[in-house]
Amino acid sequence: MFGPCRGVARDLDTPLIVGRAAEGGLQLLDEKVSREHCIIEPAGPTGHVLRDLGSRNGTWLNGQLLVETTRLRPGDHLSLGESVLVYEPPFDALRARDGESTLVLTRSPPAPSWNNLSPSPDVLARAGELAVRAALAPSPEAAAHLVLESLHSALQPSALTVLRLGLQGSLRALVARPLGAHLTLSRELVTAALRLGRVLTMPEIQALPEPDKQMTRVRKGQAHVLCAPLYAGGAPAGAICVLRESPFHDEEMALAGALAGAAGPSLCPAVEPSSPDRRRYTPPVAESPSMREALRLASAAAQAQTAVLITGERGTGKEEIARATHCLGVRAPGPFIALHCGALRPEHAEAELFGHEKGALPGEGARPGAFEQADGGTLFLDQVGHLPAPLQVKLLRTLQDRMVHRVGGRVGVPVDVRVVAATHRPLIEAVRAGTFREDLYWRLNGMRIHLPPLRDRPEDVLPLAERFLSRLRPQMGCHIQGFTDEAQATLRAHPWPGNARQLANAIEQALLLMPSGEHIGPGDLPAEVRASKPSP
Ligand SMILES: Nc1ncnc2c1ncn2[C@@H]1O[C@H](COP(=O)(O)OP(=O)(O)OP(=O)(O)O)[C@@H](O)[C@H]1O
Repeated sequence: MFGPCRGVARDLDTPLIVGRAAEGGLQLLDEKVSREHCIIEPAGPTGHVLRDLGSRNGTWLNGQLLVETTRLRPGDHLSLGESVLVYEPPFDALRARDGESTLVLTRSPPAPSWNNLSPSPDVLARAGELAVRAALAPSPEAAAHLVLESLHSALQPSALTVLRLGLQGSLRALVARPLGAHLTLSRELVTAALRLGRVLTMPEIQALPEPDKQMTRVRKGQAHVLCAPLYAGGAPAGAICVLRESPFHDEEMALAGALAGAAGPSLCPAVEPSSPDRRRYTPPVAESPSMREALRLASAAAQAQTAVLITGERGTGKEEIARATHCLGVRAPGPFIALHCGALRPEHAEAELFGHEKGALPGEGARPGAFEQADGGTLFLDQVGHLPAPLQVKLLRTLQDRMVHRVGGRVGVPVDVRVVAATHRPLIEAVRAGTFREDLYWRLNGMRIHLPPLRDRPEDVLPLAERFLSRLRPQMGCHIQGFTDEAQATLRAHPWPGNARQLANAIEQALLLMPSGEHIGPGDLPAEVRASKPSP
């Protein structure tokens, strides 16, 4: 749930009444909610229906007033008064709002956990033997062929492919059978398997809407998909994906998991343990408890696919935290694209975000937008509250469909992007004022990270000043060692209304104007900073 009861989750094994007086159900103490507002009832083995109970203000499903009993679909959101309830699947490990992977898995019963699948001695022997043969193979492709042969004879699939995670976060087929087999798999399935470290299967997947024969069959539940994660050097490296008409049994899943586990390092030896981004990455300064908590949330968010909303005054380090959610997670090998929505020229904003086809803009060829550039990685939408209304609609649609529609384009381009948005103004006020769409707000607000102003986290001031000094030293070719005690006291005494950005500027100015010496003294700092007298 979001809103006043944020984080509350309820199982839906029995009918659940939602209302202001629904003591045995889900009670929402909100004047806009009727005493018994609506009911969610089980329907069939895994589904549920939603019914309004004659509420005064109505039940809103995905922004539409509910007029009749309606079957819920994963990801549906119900708005009642101040609260938004998101209908999610009974799939524990993904319950933490792991993006749309939850959508994928809802309609199937929970997949058996790899941990519950004890491979038989025979399976273990086969895996051990394969591990040795794969390790001796002359190339990853040759090793992949050995795995493919083994699994092909054991599972009799209609298609099988070994996917390798590329540096850009993309998945590429290392080998496939039949040759050129094109399994348009949900990226979320692979991500979920890699994150959970277990084999996942599903009878039905939310495939990309491509006119692909294999996928059409899968979508209708006439085929089944198995995905076994591959790791190399302790890092996610790819997946083995198998398509078959009949469901997979536990033993087969155990076999696929054991073979993938045994052969992973030989299949993907070239996967770098750290991406270029990660190698260059320096975590933000976080000495204060509040900044440490923000970083903790960022690294938790980095492991999930859920959208992240970062709030805080200007210059508090929102982009630093956005970068952390990218660099500390599975998307680190992919691109990090930052777009400042406040700086978009209105006439180009749509093309900047979604790209454009040739001829759509006068005199310009085709160009991918920020979404496509961020494929496989993270798109950081800074000052998201400035996004013009028509683009809010298009952004919402893109996030829902995972397809980008370029300006002037006829077909959608599939994208796999995690959006991290930031705002320095409370976005909910923009929602109340009607300038920001509520549905988009909830969509972006998957995980919230708030950064307090620098004046409320004095522990960060000196470490930040040191960080800026060491960043600027090589650029400015100077040899300043640090700050005098008096300068440190002055820095600590200043309230920094412009937050870390103002501090960075102050250090830069000091370096520019310093005549000589090894330490920055109080006299080298800008006048407004000097004016804050340290307490004796
Ligand atoms: N915790 C931190 N560690 C290291 N550098 C930081 C930290 N916080 C902020 N900075 C630096 O301060 C400057 C401003 O930070 P940043 O751009 O992330 O702020 P912001 O909140 O995104 O600002 P805006 O709201 O104006 O977009 C940048 O140079 C950034 O690298």
